[in-house]
Amino acid sequence: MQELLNNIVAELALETERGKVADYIPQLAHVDPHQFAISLATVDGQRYSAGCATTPFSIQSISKVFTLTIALGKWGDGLWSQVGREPSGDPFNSIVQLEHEGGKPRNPFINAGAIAIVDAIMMGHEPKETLAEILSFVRYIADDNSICFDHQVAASEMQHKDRNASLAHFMKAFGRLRHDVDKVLGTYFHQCAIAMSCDQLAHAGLFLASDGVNQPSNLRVVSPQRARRINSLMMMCGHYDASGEFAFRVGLPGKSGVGGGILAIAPGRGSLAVWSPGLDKYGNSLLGTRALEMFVQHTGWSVFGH
Ligand SMILES: NC(=O)CC[C@H](N)C(=O)O
Repeated sequence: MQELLNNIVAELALETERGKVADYIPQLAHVDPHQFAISLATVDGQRYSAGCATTPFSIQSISKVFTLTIALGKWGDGLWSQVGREPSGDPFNSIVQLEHEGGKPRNPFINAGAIAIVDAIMMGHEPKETLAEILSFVRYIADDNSICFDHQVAASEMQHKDRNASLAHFMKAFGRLRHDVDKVLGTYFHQCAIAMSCDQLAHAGLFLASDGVNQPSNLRVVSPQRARRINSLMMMCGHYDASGEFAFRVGLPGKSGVGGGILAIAPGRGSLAVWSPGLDKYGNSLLGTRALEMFVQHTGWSVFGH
């Protein structure tokens, strides 16, 4: 396994076409696109990594997996009256479906859905309290108390919030948000600005690979049914309008972020994190996807078989 990860890193290091770093969040535009990392945490306790796997990066939309997990813990199936669970087929920041569908976002992983999820988690609390809850959950599943928010990234996104603010105000106009729009947005931007390394992220995703049980602590995070359902949402919606392409090429539940990270779950086997900051035109990591495709080709770990 270690050799495979080393080979992937070595092969992709030669790649000159590395995609384009997200620049609509100016703080992310400064990131060096030549960095690359891959980590694997297996359900039987093995850890493998290659490249700069301990370098923290902005997890961005990967955080939506963690907030969805928290929101399901609070609302159970009641969450599905607030956000849908169908692929959108539209870009992550699209507004078009919201008007047709009464302000109810298609799924928890597009921006509108994630904003509705954070509103559902707040339950009358202030952003500070909600953020403390999100961070402590992430630290718990990663078993690492050093994980923090990157406040500069959050501030940078706040300064360029127009698109997300439009989504939030539009939902508010439909009576879909309970809290003040700026408070919801501030919480959402900080959640996206959590900084984690591939090693930490692979560890954090492990409960989804092992029927909801955190490893190696053996503590249950969610029920097996909930882990399976979160995985299904990652498969269908985790890469926005390129979710079909990701399923076709990689065949694992996965969630990308515009920081260039991808968390991919091989149920019963392990949790994979990759990071390469350059993005494709859908906002998903170009070489990160390639790395996962190579990994699956060699291991046969796709949920669809060899
Ligand atoms: N796809 C992403 O990672 C988008 C997250 C980013 N924070 C945004 O709201 O635009």
